[in-house]
Amino acid sequence: MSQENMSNDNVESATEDPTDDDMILETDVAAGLEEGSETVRTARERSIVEANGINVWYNDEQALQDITMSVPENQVTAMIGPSGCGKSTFLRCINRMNDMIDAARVEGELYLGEKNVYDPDVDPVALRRRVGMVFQKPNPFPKSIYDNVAYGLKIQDIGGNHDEIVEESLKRAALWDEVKDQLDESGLDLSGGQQQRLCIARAIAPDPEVILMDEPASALDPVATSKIEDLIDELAEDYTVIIVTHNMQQAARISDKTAVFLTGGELVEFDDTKTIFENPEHERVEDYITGKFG
Ligand SMILES: Nc1ncnc2c1ncn2[C@@H]1O[C@H](COP(=O)(O)OP(=O)(O)OP(=O)(O)O)[C@@H](O)[C@H]1O
Repeated sequence: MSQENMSNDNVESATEDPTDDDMILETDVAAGLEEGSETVRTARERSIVEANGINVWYNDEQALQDITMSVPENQVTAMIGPSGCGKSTFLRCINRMNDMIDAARVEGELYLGEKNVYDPDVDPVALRRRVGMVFQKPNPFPKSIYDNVAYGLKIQDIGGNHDEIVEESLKRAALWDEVKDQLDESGLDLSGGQQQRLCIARAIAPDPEVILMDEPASALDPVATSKIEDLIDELAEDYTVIIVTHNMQQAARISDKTAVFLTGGELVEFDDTKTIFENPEHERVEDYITGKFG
């Protein structure tokens, strides 16, 4: 797990880096609590992303309202909700991609481990090494497969044996066997599903702690989608995955936790995925899940 400090001053400083334990807040979260279940358990989950009163505006239009939530480490958290409710906006708050949108203004605190990523001393580039991102449309660079995966290592000046890191990243992205004999060929010549797995390999090569995925399978056919879903499940053993999806069945299949955003940029409910889909607390969430609107 990457441990570098995000501040401009200390990006290169290994000695002052906090330990993994320092980086992660520990919070009590009741998980898997089922009434009448023989195995009611209260797990101590470690949260890795903590949003505290996040509000976002695009010019005068408010896109997110007072979002407070704790995303647990090494789990898959899905964000669902109707179009325009702010899911992608929230995802972009976590790695400060909204900084690149002139109209966007973010208020509130968002902690990655112990550090508020909106503190003035945080370098967004260093932050994005800790928080990788995969987009809806596969977007490999017009470069070789090898160079696509090694890209982040080069621009972020990450040391180590790049050949080994590229191989390991492609293996983790379940693509190595398909491309190991064509690493010098263009990433653009791969199929759509392979391109998306290449983008996942590119995202994990710098060894981030969190991987953000914005509808990563929506442009893919069912077979390619299924491969991505299997991959997300495996990635959650080593990484925290936060995924925006329009596909409720997909959220139900692959996520441990689900956050339901509704129109107006409100986070209405956030709970274990099973609870959200089988016994949601809010009527509006039930209406959305059952297809009464949205
Ligand atoms: N770059 C932008 N400039 C201005 N307004 C924006 C911008 N991006 C998003 N918005 C607005 O912010 C609101 C939330 O958009 P966002 O894309 O975060 O929602 P979403 O839930 O991810 O939607 P979808 O499911 O359709 O992708 C919408 O009203 C949208 O029009």
